[in-house]
Amino acid sequence: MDLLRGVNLYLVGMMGVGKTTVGRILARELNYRFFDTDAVIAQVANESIADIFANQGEEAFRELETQVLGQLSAYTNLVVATGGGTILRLTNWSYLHHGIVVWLDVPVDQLCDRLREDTTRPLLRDGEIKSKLETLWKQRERFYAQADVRVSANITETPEVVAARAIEQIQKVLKSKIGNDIN
Ligand SMILES: Nc1ncnc2c1ncn2[C@@H]1O[C@H](COP(=O)(O)OP(=O)(O)O)[C@@H](O)[C@H]1O
Ligand SMILES: O=C(O)C1=C[C@@H](OP(=O)(O)O)[C@@H](O)[C@H](O)C1
Ligand SMILES: [Mg+2]
Repeated sequence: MDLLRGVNLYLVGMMGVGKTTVGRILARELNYRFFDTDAVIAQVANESIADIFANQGEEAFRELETQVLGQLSAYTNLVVATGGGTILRLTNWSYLHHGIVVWLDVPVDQLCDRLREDTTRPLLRDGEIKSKLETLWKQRERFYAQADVRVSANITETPEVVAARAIEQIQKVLKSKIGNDIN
């Protein structure tokens, strides 16, 4: 599919919405390469995300996240799954806006069920997952809303269904943007 003509796609959204899972499918559909910023960070740091948080702290992780995003955005034909907190830094938006930013939006209460047993996300460790996610959501919602395309999804939907909806929504937004530019 030649929908984006090489322009990168960046997936943003809360932890657990499916950025990594859906991103992989989208890359296949678009004939793009797939990168997950967390996976690249873990590779360059030679440490898991949880260990980076534990040993170097969140600020150091955010610094690596910005560096990796910056490096990836020098390429074209990529689907990039970002981490849930990427949208917090203004500098990161200067990279995200090189491409189309797609927000995967799943209700927070549904994410709790998905992430309850997860041990890989340091921000959800120790304590009540629901209140942690709700606090993050309150801080972040307005940043996710800056995306070019919003894709609402439900926990009962398969990643394939969500990916198909993402493509539909992207097509719609691109069409209306072209229309507006001509008029
Ligand atoms: N549509 C879906 N249906 C069922 N499980 C999903 C779906 N999307 C993601 N998952 C599962 O939920 C968890 C979080 O997904 P992930 O892609 O890692 O989210 P993110 O990258 O946004 O944090 C993973 O275990 C993944 O397999
Ligand atoms: O929301 C966040 O701040 C984070 C989300 C994680 O990525 P996912 O959104 O892919 O889980 C990972 O980057 C890190 O644990 C921090
Ligand atoms: Mg992920």
